Amino acid sequence: MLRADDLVFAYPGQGEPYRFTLEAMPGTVTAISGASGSGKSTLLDLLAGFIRPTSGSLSLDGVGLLSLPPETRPVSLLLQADNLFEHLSAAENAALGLPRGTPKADGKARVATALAEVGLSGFEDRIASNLSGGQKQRVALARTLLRDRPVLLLDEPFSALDDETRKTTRELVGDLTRRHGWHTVLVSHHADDIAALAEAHYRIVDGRLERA
Ligand SMILES: Nc1ncnc2c1ncn2[C@@H]1O[C@H](COP(=O)(O)OP(=O)(O)OP(=O)(O)O)[C@@H](O)[C@H]1O
Repeated sequence: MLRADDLVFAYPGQGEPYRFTLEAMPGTVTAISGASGSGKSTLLDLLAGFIRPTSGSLSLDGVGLLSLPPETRPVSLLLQADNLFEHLSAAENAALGLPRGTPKADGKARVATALAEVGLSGFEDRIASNLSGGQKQRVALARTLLRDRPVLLLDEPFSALDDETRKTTRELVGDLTRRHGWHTVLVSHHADDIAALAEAHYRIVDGRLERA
């Protein structure tokens, strides 16, 4: 279980700090909603380690995470857009998720398997700038698969997609989460995404997470 216990954080000059308490179970999607400016991205930044709380604890299966810098946290982050290097191919972007020192042939096979798992077999050599928005998100998910970290943070990942692509992409996120036992934390404004995907739902109200 991913567990945040009273993570306290305030930006300079902010009055009342944020105080975040949350549990996210493996193999499930936990949704976070809240008004614009309520602190959703701030919560993800705390979980990812881009900002540090002044007190509280954060653990995965009982192991503390707060001392870990973002690059060694067991966390992947997927944003609304701009997740890929536009001048690199789908395979090269996905391969960024491979551990350093992976032998070339092994890496190529693993990238092909990951792209197949997200429905992009045959797209290996396509330059990212020539992929659709949905295909880009799939490549980013393939990279996440290869990185193989148990916590996936999603910040409005479907917002730039048309209705049909949005539906298939969110189904893919649900499938991957279940299949790989990820603790997926989804920030979304969209009630239909939350209803379709999330087993648990918190809303940020007055700087606190409330069960919705
Ligand atoms: N680096 C910063 N320094 C000071 N204040 C900040 C900083 N980043 C965000 N804020 C403020 O903190 C509050 C929460 O911001 P945050 O981006 O977490 O909200 P959000 O819920 O993700 O908003 P949105 O839905 O509009 O993306 C906002 O009032 C914002 O202006």
